[in-house]
Amino acid sequence: MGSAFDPLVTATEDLAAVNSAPPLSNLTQEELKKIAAYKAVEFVESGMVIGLGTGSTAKHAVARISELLREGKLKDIIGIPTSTTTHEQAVSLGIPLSDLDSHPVVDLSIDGADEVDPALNLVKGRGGSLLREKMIEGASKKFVVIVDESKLVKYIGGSGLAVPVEVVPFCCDFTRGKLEELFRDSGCVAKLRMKIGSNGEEAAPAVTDNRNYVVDLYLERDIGDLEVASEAILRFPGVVEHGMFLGMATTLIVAGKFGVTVKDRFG
Ligand SMILES: O=C(CO)[C@H](O)[C@H](O)COP(=O)(O)O
Repeated sequence: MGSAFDPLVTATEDLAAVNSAPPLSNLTQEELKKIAAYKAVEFVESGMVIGLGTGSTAKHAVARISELLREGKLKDIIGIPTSTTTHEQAVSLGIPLSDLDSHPVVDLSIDGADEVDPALNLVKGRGGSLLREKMIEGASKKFVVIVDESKLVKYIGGSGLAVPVEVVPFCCDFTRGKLEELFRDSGCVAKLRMKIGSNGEEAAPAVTDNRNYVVDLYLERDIGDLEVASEAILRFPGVVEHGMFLGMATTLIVAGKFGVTVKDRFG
């Protein structure tokens, strides 16, 4: 951790002091992600079963948990990784792991998000791990979402980036077309996510940890009632799950140039 970074983490150590933390205007986006992640790990207590998120923000939380385990400040933690990537990171850091079959109730999950709306609804899955994330975070008593301020949007889809949908490979273009048609009024363009080859060109469909594909929905306008949209997406037989996480986050931690804020859904 760089020297300009340490005092800010210290400054956010007391939850009560969070909203009066100093401005973070000189920090990079990566440093802001780390601050949000470290803040979230303050919610972790010894003996907990922890959902370990996926992505460039969540990886800081996983690293911090392992650091506290090594220092003896946390004990008896069991991690439930939300992707093979996080599984590999956690194994390399020596965090004891399990799964939902053995631990169906998760005390707390910590994960990043691609978009967060004012009601704490999320878009997740631009990293492709949305299904396992939704299973594990949906089984969690608490779900703490960690983002830098660039992820805050007025409405779901509002970043102009994709709302991902995991689909079965079988006739995926049929499902892609159905999804595009469903949100035609919102100016939807639905694209099958492709892997980029070493020559920089699209090589083959990107494959999730569950051996499925991802259709990315690019929306020009608000899709309206999110619960209605969710039900409509899930009604297509070729759809496995979508990346809208509605009503799931219990706490949001945002690191931005004006400091760190902690927002509780029920607070
Ligand atoms: O949903 C996810 C992966 O499926 C990630 O949490 C999301 O994409 C945010 O990632 P990052 O912290 O790298 O911006």
